[in-house]
Amino acid sequence: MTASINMTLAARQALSLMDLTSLNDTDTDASTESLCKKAKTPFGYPAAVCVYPQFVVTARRALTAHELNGDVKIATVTNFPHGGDDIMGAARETREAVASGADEVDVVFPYRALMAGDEETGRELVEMCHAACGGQALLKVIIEAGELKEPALIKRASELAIEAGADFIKTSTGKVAVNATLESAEIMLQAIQDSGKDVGFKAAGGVKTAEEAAEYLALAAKIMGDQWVSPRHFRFGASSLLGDLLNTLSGNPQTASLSRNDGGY
Ligand SMILES: O=C[C@H](O)COP(=O)(O)O
Repeated sequence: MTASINMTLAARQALSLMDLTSLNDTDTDASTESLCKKAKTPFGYPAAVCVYPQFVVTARRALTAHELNGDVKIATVTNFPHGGDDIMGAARETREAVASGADEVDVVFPYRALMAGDEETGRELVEMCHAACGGQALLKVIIEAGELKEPALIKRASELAIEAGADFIKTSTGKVAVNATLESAEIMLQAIQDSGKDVGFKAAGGVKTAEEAAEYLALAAKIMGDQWVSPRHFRFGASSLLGDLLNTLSGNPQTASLSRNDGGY
């Protein structure tokens, strides 16, 4: 009984911390409107929706139509998913995303450059994208931990992103073989703790169940404290988590474990 109550609490918290995401090549205005409609649930709403830059305006209109504008932020992605080393290209994309109304920009760190021993490209790219946000948007830096693989590289990418002005560090694009893991999350959360800076953490890619979400929440609370785990500091980037959270919250955890697609909501 206690476990099920805790899972309900975890599901409710995870919903409020979710960047409800759709980053598919097949996305359209209609699918973006449908995503924004799903953000209005009987149990509250996610922290943000996350869409490709060309759908930011559509998302703004749809969230307004559902009376969620302002409560649900709009996140988008740049330098995505490749994480190339074109500093000015990433900065330009970021500036355009903010100009189109994005509240938050998730930029991919040039992780291959770092793997090749180049720290400066990543540092400068993050600095330029931070400047491009102009104090109007939060910058989340995706370090692509599953490709970096080595704990030392995950730690170093986290440190560089934090030093260069990231508001959040984010595990993954969701587009590579290994995405969020508890192991990479622990390294990244510890880097935030060690930095002493007001930086958040986003677990993204492959988080599909309330049980998985609860494990990340427990880890973050263990390292950073319960109070820290709020939308300003913690997010889940997920395209397939909402259904399981809603099933858990509606008291059907047994169907929750069977639901791996949010299409019904
Ligand atoms: O940033 C969010 C990720 O792209 C979502 O990944 P996912 O589709 O595995 O949930």
